[in-house]
Amino acid sequence: MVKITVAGAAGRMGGHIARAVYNRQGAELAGAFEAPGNPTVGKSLAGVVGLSGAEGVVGDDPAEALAEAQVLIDFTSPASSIKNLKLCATLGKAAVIGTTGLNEAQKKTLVAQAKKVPVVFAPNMSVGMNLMFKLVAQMAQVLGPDYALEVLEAHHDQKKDAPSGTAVRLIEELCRVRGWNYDEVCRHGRVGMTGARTANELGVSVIRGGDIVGEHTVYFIANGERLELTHRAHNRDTFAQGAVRAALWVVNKEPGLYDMQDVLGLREAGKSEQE
Ligand SMILES: NC(=O)C1=CN([C@@H]2O[C@H](COP(=O)(O)OP(=O)(O)OC[C@H]3O[C@@H](n4cnc5c(N)ncnc54)[C@H](O)[C@@H]3O)[C@@H](O)[C@H]2O)C=CC1
Ligand SMILES: O=C(O)C1=N[C@H](C(=O)O)C[C@H](O)C1
Repeated sequence: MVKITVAGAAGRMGGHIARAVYNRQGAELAGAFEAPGNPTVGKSLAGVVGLSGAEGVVGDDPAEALAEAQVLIDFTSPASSIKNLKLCATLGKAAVIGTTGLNEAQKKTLVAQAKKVPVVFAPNMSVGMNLMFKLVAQMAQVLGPDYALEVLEAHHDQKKDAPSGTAVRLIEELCRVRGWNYDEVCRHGRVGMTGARTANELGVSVIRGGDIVGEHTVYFIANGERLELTHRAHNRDTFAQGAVRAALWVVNKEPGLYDMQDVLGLREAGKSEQE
């Protein structure tokens, strides 16, 4: 049994993750915690995440919630994920981090902590999207520079970061193929007298509203035709199942920074996440 603690148990993802852990063969829910002051702290985990058989309460002390655990799954906020990862590194626990919107300093800290414990860090834990990361790179390669690249993402109205972590990753894949610098080519939400589109730009558009779980489209547009590759998440279970799969995979790995591409066996031979 792999013992897993869930951070942010009362969040949109937290409940799905706790239920996915509880229901997964080979996994055991070892604890759950929330931000100090969250109204669910001290309440029964069973009630908070809707699991009648679950024992214990939602804590607000990460060290206590991690005491019995081998792996932390954390979908919270950038600052909280970094704080929790530092604790995991001190305690010798593996971690799966799905939080998006980390700044450069936070990413550096994450890389440093992953030298001490094994960490899976990925902006999207769904199988379909991880295949799409590979497919868009192949499509950009085959279609070549005559095809304009545009990325559109849509999410619920509570999402805090934009563009989504998944969109950022899609753009990074496209830039890698084109030999582009991300910051130089991205055109975020064009407005005003923008002039004609140039060959060296990548348009990025963001939609927010209602309860959209997560949708991403990459457009490859030429004169005479266009291709559109879209991924639509129907529910958050698709991410939660991926996170639990990552936790079961990472538990006995050597310290290092891993990605869902590693978990799913999609990474090209010879390449590591650190590259
Ligand atoms: N990698 C992936 O597949 C996915 C990633 N995400 C990302 O996961 C993150 C969370 O998303 P949501 O669940 O929608 O957000 P949310 O706001 O619904 O949930 C976050 C939870 O974390 C809790 N939290 C904040 N600070 C904490 C702390 N110090 N300790 C413990 N808990 C703390 C909050 O109280 C909240 O309940 C976002 O960055 C989002 O982009 C979301 C879906 C899929
Ligand atoms: O905040 C969300 O909801 C999601 N965030 C991730 C992202 O930023 O890419 C993944 C998914 O699209 C849902």
